[in-house]
Amino acid sequence: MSFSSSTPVVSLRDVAIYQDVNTVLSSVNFDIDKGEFVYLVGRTGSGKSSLLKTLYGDLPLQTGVGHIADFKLSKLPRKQVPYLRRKIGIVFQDFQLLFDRTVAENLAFVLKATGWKDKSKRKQRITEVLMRVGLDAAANKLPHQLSGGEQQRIVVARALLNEPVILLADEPTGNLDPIVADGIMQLFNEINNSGTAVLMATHNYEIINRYPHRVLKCENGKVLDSKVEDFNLTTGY
Ligand SMILES: Nc1ncnc2c1ncn2[C@@H]1O[C@H](COP(=O)(O)OP(=O)(O)OP(=O)(O)O)[C@@H](O)[C@H]1O
Repeated sequence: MSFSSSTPVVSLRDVAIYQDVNTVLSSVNFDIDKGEFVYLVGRTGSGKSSLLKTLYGDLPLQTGVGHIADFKLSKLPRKQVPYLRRKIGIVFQDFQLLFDRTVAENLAFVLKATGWKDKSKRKQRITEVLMRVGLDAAANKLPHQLSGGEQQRIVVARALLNEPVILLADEPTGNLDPIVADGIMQLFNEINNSGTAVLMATHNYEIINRYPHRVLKCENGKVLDSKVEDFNLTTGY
């Protein structure tokens, strides 16, 4: 099946991104197609998180034109943000699991907040996403009874609850040992192979070399795109 003729999942045209009065990135232009896997790299402070935050409606888009999952990012009303977030899965340090609730309760919390009223449907969906990440036995555990890698899998399961068209992930392998990180990458690749686009910020070049995909690089206030130009991945590190 070819996705080339369909609307991209993400589209940014002449976008600038600010933090306070500072311009973090300018002249940002790229699309992400349905089912694409894209890495986002760049030095600390180069703007990766700011770019991802713009895409999930946490930083308002003030300059340029942006779309994600059929939502227009400029002048996006605050009350639209929860609807936008149902269409995208977020794997971010800022979105931790609730540590006083079981895994199933964590997932049910999100489903209830996103309009799933039927308890048996919620239960079924929770079982499905836990199977998907290989942790169906963990439903009744508390997060602290799981390893760091297992907790990250639950975060990924939570991001999948509403069948997002794209997963946005900020350093999802950050605090994990190499073998566990590799397992998380395999999970991301499986999710991607079933049609979900992925935009993943990472500092881990071993992972990029092992699982090569298109790369966007934040550098000197711009976003370079491996699809458009050759650049040395490791320059500046
Ligand atoms: N909440 C904020 N308020 C003001 N400035 C911020 C805020 N968050 C980030 N910045 C600044 O914006 C710039 C880009 O930061 P950002 O977090 O997007 O970079 P990053 O590439 O994600 O870095 P890292 O790899 O460390 O996560 C930096 O100069 C940072 O200091």
